[in-house]
Parts: sequence; structure tokens; C-alpha cells
Amino acid sequence: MLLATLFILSPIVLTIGLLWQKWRFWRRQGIPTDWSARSGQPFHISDNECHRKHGKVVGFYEGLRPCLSITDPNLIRKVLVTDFHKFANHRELPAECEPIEKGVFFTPYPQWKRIRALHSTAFTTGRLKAMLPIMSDTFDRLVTLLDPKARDSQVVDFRTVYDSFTFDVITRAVAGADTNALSHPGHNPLLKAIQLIFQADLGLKQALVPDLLQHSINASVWADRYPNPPVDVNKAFDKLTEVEVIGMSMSMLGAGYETTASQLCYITRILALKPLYQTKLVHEIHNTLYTKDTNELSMDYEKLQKMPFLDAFIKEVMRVNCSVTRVDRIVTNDTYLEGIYLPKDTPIIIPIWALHIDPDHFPEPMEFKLERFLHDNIDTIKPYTYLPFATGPRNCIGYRFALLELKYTLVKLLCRYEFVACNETKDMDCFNQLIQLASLKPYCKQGCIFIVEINEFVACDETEDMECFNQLIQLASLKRMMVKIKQRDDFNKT
Ligand code: HEM
Repeated sequence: MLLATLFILSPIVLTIGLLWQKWRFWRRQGIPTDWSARSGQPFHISDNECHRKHGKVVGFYEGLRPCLSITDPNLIRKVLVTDFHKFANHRELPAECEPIEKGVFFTPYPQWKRIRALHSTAFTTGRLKAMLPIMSDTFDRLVTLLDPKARDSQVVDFRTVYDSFTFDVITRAVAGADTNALSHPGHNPLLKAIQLIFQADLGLKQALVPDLLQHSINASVWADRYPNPPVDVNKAFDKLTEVEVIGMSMSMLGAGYETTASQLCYITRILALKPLYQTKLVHEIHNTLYTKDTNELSMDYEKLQKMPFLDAFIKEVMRVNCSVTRVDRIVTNDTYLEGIYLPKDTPIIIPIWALHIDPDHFPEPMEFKLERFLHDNIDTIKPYTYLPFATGPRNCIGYRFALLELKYTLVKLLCRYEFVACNETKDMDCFNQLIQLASLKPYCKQGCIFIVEINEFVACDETEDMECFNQLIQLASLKRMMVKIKQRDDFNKT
């Protein structure tokens, strides 16, 4: 009897002992451990909660695997920049799924180095300047869509509009394909296929099944629009296999349209809610771009770089509303990070949003204050605390393109339109505060508790708001951005 009991109990005891050993990994090293159930909450919320509660270096577990999350600027510098080769990779895809795994985002070091170098040729200053006509032409399509709505002061869902706009810009500029998503916002098959790739619940492999995507890209790369592609780009493409070219196109399209569209949504919302910024930006546009002799506005790459108010405005929008709320790195081989032992394959998380709203780095973090990024104050921002595009050798390859597109589009929009907050725009603001409020509650561990608290708060608001808010929580991304648009009559049209 005793033997039988021992026989049954020993594997259980052994398993518990093993788990105990594994789950003491961080404690043994004196690193605070976050035990909260992270599932059910968007990353930015759980990351922020975890750092508010435990400090700037926190361990947690994904199953048995230890993971480290850091908001300490010195450690971030080491991981992203100075010791880059030890932490060079993003997480791998769950299953083999060509061609996206051959794209620059997922390719592991050292192969990544070659691919990244070839891709970088697409974002030199010369090439960015050459992309301005594409942005201009695509903006004209946007105007065709928005003008009738602006004439009637309609409420527009800018989410769908900007998704199509940025998708057209990126497909034309980076993949040399023109799918004209703006002609039917929300109904473009290629855009839908790309969106599927990023719906986590479908699984990447399944989402890639539509041949449509590959065929579209294959057929269109450097087709009609670029019968004679620039020599340097041709050379770069020669050095990539066909799968790598497709992987690259998918990485660029995927990484390049939604991120930028989200920022345009946030920009539009802030402008609508704080009209004073529209006035100030219009003032700067007028002072910088208006030519007295010709009585016209002229815009080029250099002039756009010399607009400090515009620059600060966009930076502050990106601080509070990151498109990418966290980045990760994987430890390449067993190593130490400032005395912390990290076995091979340990994920390291850099929670960008939590970093951006840390009051140690940005006083009154929830206040929209673009002064932080104006010349007189910029030096007060500590290095490695503001990272909308991350930093170091594996930072966002398209960040200069994205900033150019944001600035260009914002200036053109403001020359033509005025944005006015409607009820739904204001609700969004309230929802954002709610998310932040909830995220500051240190002991709100589960998604359900989180929602109960929201329910209490929302009880006096309309049901529709709740629906919209739930979408926000679930997807941690913007589903809609409703703002009223009006024709501007106080400005020369460009
Ligand atoms: C506002 C817009 C954008 C934001 C906020 C953004 C942000 C980011 C961030 C945070 C990363 C991760 C960097 C890291 O892991 O260290 C990233 C990577 C990347 N981004 Fe962007 N991005 C934007 C627009 C774009 C655009 C327009 C393109 C393409 C033209 C692009 C292409 C990429 C690619 C290919 C990577 C992977 C780089 C690599 O692993 O070497 N992004 N982006």
C-alpha cells in the first residue's frame, strides 16, 4: 500500500519540485516577478501595470519560459544598441510559414543583416524625395473622397479612409504596385488579405493561404509604374531570392500601412479635440511654406524638416498613442545583462507605451504637451525613454518614410480641411482615459475585473460607447475614428 502510494505520489512531487525550481528563476536572481494573469488584457495595459507595480526590471513566465521586461534606459541601450548581437532577433513565427518568415522582420541574425542592408537602399534621402510625387498623387485621390463629405460637414470614419490611403501609398512607393484601395475603402482584396495576416486568432499560416496575395505582389512588383526601376533597387532585388522579395513586400506592407494609418487617426482626433493646435499648425504652415511672390504654398522635403511645431506635435501624438506598444528581442546565447543571467532563447520585452507614460521620464504623462519636444525642452528627454520606432540596428526600417508621410499628409489635410469633434470623437477620449485609469489600478489582475470597473464607470453613458470600447480593449487597436470634416475657407488650397 505504502509502495503504491509512493509510486503514485513521486511523479507529482517531482513535477511540483521541477515547477518550483523553474518558477523561482527570477526570484533566485533577486528580480521581482509579475504573477498576474497577463492573458485577456492588451499588452500595453498589462506591461504598464506590471512596471507600475514592480519597477523597471521585472521577470514573468510564459508557461515555464522566463521572460524579462525592462524600462530601465541603461538596460534598453544595452539590449537594443551596444550589445545588439547578443539580442538580435525578434520572436520566431510559431510554425514554418514562408514567405513572411523570409521578410526582414522575422529573419534571424545573421541572415537578417544581409536582407536589412539590401532593404535599406529603399530609404535613402534621395529615394524618400522621389516618393513625394507618389504621396502627392495618392493624396489627390484622398481629396476626391473627402471633398464631398467636407462640403456637407459630414462625420467620417477616418480609420477606413486612412487604412486605404496609407496602403495605397506603401504599395505604390515600396512594392511598385497600385491597388487603388482608396477607390473602395474597406473593400480592397489585397488590403483584406494583408489584414488577415495580422489577425492573431486565424494563425499566420492559414491566413497566408490566399494565393491572391502572392499573385498580386508577384504580378505587380515593378510592373506598369516602374518599367525602368532605378538601378540601385534593381541590383538589390537581384541579390534576393523570389521568396525573399515576396517576404520583403509582405513585411513592408504589413508593417508600413496600419502603423501609419493609426497615427493619422490619433493625429486627426487630437486636432478635432484641441482645435487650438489646428490654428497653430496652420500658422506654421503659412509661415514656412507660403511664397509671397507667387501667392502660393510650395512644399518639399527640406521645408518639411524645418517645421518645429509640426515635428513636436507628431512626436507628442506618438508618445501617448504608440502604434507599436512593445518590441521584443530574443537572447541569442546564454549571457548576462548587467549581472542578470539570461539563458538562450529568453524573450526580452521593451514595453514602449509603459516607457512613454512613465512619470519618471515624462512628468504629467497623460497630459498632451508638445512643448516637451520643442527646442528648449528636448534635452530634458532622457535617451532611450522615447522609442516609437525603437532604436539601434534593428529599429523601424521605414521610420523616415513614415514621418515624411505623416508630415506631408497632415500639412496637406490642414490646408484644405478643418476637423471638428463629434460625440463619438469625444467618447473615444473618454475611453482612452478609462483604459489608462484601469491600467493604473495595481491589483486589477484579470480581464473580467478590469471590465467590471469599466462598467461601473460607464453606467451613465450610452450602450454604443461600451461596444466601441470593448472593441478597443479586445483588439488594442482602433476600429473606428469618427471625426467631422469641414472645408477650410481660411487658407489657400495647395
Ligand atoms: C508610424 C509608423 C510606424 C511605426 C510607429 C513603426 C514602428 C516600428 C517598430 C517599433 C518596429 C520594431 C523595431 C524593433 O524591433 O526594434 C518596427 C519595425 C519595422 N518596421 Fe516600422 N513603424 C512604422 C512605419 C513603418 C513603415 C512605413 C515601414 C515600411 C516602409 C515599416 C517597416 C518596418 C519593418 C520592415 C520593420 C522590421 C525591421 C527589422 O526587423 O529589421 N514601418 N516598426
